[in-house]
Amino acid sequence: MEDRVRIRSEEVLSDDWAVLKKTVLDYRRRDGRWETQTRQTYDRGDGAVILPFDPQRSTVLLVRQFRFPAYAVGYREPLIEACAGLLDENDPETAIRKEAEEELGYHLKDIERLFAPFMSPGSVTERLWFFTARYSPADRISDGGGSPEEGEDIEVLEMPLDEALAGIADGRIVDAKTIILIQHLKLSPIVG
Ligand SMILES: Nc1nc2c(ncn2[C@@H]2O[C@H](COP(=O)(O)OP(=O)(O)O[C@H]3O[C@H](CO)[C@@H](O)[C@H](O)[C@@H]3O)[C@@H](O)[C@H]2O)c(=O)[nH]1
Ligand SMILES: [Mg+2]
Repeated sequence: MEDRVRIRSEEVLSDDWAVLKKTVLDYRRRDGRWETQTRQTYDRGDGAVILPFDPQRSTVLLVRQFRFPAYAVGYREPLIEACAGLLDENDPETAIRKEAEEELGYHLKDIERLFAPFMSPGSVTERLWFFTARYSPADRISDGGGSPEEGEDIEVLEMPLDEALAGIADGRIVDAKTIILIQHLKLSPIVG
């Protein structure tokens, strides 16, 4: 693609929690014609997400938390999500182990890396690293809940995988990363 893209200018519109840039570029279309495009990119780094599964009891661990961007567009419930976090300079596996300890209160041993999709590639630069893990009640090390100093107020939920699947169908689970992981576990079960 590099011979089809020429950056003309780049402007930082906001450099705060994330970096929002406006880029003007020339793009050579498949028919050979060059055109000029303006595109904004929202960059707050990459993230990682995990859905732990207990094959003995067929349960998953999820979190429930207030998400202001969802509230801002009218969604009035806290979101049920898989445990996730930004990488913050760590490699994805280190980051997700840390996040599972902080948010879920579980020390996870058998972690499996799955895939790393772009979640909203038209505007957000983030790739999200997906993991599953096998867990058991013995892996619990604390109540979890996240870091109150960072404004986190996270409830830990344990539910049967089939109840999570039903939650997708009836609209209780509306977070994309969570839906992908629940469906993945159903398609590729972790066996005891
Ligand atoms: N000051 C400030 N804090 C923020 C802002 N936005 C989020 N935070 C706080 O920053 C912390 C980030 O927590 P993480 O656990 O690292 O990330 P996350 O918000 O769970 O993000 C995960 O889920 C996202 C949504 O699905 C993913 O997009 C992301 O990659 C990651 O996996 C949270 O305490 C959150 O409240 C902001 O604009 N300003
Ligand atoms: Mg998080």
